[in-house]
Amino acid sequence: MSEQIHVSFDELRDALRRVFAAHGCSDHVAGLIAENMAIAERDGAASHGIFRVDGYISTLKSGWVDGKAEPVIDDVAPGFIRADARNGFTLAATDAARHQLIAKARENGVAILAIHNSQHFGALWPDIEPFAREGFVAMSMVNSMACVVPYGGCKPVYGTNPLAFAAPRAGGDPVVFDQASSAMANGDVQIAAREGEALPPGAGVDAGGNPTTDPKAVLDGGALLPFGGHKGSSIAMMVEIMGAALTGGKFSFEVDWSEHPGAVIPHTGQFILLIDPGQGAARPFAARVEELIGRLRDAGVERLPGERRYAARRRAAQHGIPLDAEDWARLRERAGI
Ligand SMILES: NC(=O)C1=CN([C@@H]2O[C@H](COP(=O)(O)OP(=O)(O)OC[C@H]3O[C@@H](n4cnc5c(N)ncnc54)[C@H](OP(=O)(O)O)[C@@H]3O)[C@@H](O)[C@H]2O)C=CC1
Ligand SMILES: O=C(O)C1=NCCCC1
Repeated sequence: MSEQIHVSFDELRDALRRVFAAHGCSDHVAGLIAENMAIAERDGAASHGIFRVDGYISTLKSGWVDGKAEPVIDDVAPGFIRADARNGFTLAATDAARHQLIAKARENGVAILAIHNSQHFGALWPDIEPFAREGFVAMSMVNSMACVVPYGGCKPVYGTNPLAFAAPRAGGDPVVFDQASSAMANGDVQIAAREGEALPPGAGVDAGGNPTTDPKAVLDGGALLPFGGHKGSSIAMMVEIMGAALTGGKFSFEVDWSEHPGAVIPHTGQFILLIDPGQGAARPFAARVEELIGRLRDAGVERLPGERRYAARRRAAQHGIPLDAEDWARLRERAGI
């Protein structure tokens, strides 16, 4: 590790945008990926921050994903929008459908965006936190590539399949959680391998199916396990069903990069649900959420999910985003700055 430096959010986002635009993305798509990645880095989610740049570049170079694809949005039912990302990034589809999704949720009380033929390589909370800021309860699910052994099974079927949830509250930033359904995100396993750190016991198995704490053994023919045994496994199954079966996307076990060496971004689907609590909740929703939070505080809870990220965001606004100086220099070079 070299020295640490601090950069502003705008500087980081701009450098990332240039990198993706230089590697086959349209300016619009480059901006969307840059925004998601800069948010992850700023909010302290290293597994989906600038560490992912190489994976985006090698995937774009491999021809697996179309960085210039323009999604097709179909209004298929009063509460249902279907998006074909046309082998591009889900971020472009979410962006294109955003206003329609909000309008439908306001009109009907609920609305779903089902994206297929799409790729998501980032964190999910940046996709849904903005909806909670507009008063909606929002959920999202994305499946990925088979690297998680289902509970009771002996070979990988599920992806690390994250589930994100966001709800407005009366007295502060929205409540947000965003978590893989595996014991760890694959990105964190890669970071542990790079840093020479062991995984916590129970996170993964080696190629022979034996428990291991060696991240390289998990990545090299081994697999991750669901968090919490059969309970995490059921959530991973739900994410497969919502992310792939409902959207028309591929299941994680159907992702096949063999004809595109260098590709590492899963081509699957994404599900987004919006609920307008103003339409149905019997009592003022955000105030009820606040009551719950008050009770949690009384019970001794100091850290709610999402609060670490908000704290990192505040620190970054004051001091800049902490980055390894060599990583920043490499990024600037790639960006041609
Ligand atoms: N695109 C894809 O296919 C995939 C993306 N991912 C992304 O990876 C990211 C990281 O996932 P993961 O490693 O599972 O997330 P973490 O385990 O780091 O965190 C999961 C959630 O738990 C909260 N949390 C963690 N520790 C505590 C605590 N002690 N008390 C209260 N709340 C806590 C976090 O809040 P806080 O953030 O504030 O710490 C967060 O909301 C996610 O953003 C996810 O979307 C993961 C898998 C696949
Ligand atoms: O960290 C993970 O797990 C993943 N992130 C992006 C998509 C593939 C899985």
